[in-house]
Amino acid sequence: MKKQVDSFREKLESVEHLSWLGLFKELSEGPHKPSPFYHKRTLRKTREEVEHVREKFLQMRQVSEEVRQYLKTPTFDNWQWEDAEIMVLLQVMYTDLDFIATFNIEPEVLQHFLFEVYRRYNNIPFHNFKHCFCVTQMMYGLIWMTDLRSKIDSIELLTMLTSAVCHDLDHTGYNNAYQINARTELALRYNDISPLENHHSAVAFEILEKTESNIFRNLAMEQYKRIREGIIKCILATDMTRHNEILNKFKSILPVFDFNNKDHKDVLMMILIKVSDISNEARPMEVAEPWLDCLLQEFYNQSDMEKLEGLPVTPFMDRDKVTKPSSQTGFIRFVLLPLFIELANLFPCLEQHIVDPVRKALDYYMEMEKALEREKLNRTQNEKATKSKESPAGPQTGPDPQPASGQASSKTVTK
Ligand SMILES: Nc1nc2c(ncn2[C@@H]2O[C@@H]3COP(=O)(O)O[C@H]3[C@H]2O)c(=O)[nH]1
Ligand SMILES: [Zn+2]
Repeated sequence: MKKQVDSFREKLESVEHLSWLGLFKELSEGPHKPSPFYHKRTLRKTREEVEHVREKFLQMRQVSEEVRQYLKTPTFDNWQWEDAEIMVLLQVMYTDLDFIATFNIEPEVLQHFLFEVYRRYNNIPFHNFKHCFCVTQMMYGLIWMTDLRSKIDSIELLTMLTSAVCHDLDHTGYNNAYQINARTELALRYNDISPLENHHSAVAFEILEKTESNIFRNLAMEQYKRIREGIIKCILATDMTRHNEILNKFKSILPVFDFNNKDHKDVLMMILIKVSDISNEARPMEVAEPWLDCLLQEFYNQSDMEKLEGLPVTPFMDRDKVTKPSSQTGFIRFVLLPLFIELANLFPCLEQHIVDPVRKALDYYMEMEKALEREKLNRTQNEKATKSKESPAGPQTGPDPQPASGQASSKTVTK
């Protein structure tokens, strides 16, 4: 158990922002300053940065058959690949789903499109180009695992993959609540209605408006209309304030789900992008845990900014209230599992691929939570013991209060 606590401690300590927890490190004085990383000028990628990546991307060769197969699985490890390689992997997805041939997409246009997409994801901890890739890769995996190609048409598949690619374009690292409370340009433009998701979708179509990066340029007018409607619908569905609305709709059609019914397929597409968007915990722990560190870093930056600007502080982002395990146990229990289980009701094979790993992640974070509680309790008792030794009246003679966990208190007092 000691080993387990040490390993959790090591992980916690490795997250700079978690030193606030006060369990293992000294608290710094005064309010936390928001990271300079968040300065608006450093948010966007620099010209040098994108040019360097573009050159690398264009020089890259195709990937091996082994990687092509691995790319279809939810165990894929994004951390092994740099941005230029990720663009190649995205290209492989379009090729292996036969989109290039079916929709007559010129390779240079696809490259241009992917490069513009890469360029318009910002340098922020979580909602960045690697997140775009993970969401798209999970969507790609889901398409193969559920054999969706035999159930829905290619326009719908192209809509789903491209929605995933574009779903967080130009995210600035501050969520809708912040946008609305801070009355940002986006909130004003979109009248507080899903400002971010509306923006992501608008940026996607800005990229697609340019002929050289319009992967849909050889589509018939009717096909383009369908795809545009579908992408807007999918991207807007990623606003988590609509979570229950969409999940309840899906639950209500599940008993009579029909792959020939457009309304049913529309809801399924929204569910699939939602599942992909929040699927990190369905991945192997070595892949998922660094993502949680990134997410918390972005959360803490937002709550720091909210405190600094006197705005309402988003509770689940507050570094004074949230820890890694507390953030995950609730999210997995109340958001992830109920959503993933419903999708697995339609596609039972997903139980093994995405539901089981999420259950394991829940066990892992529950253990971490317990270990932290025990550690905190021991620490409090140690502090009390030290204080009583140091007090002029000498050590107190009364019994120590029993620890909640039932552990022997003498163990910590005598240490
Ligand atoms: N606590 C927690 N929240 C998550 C996780 N993955 C996604 N989310 C939240 O789910 C949201 C999905 O939409 P956003 O990308 O706006 O922001 C995301 C996060 O707020 C996770 O692993 N843990
Ligand atoms: Zn996302």
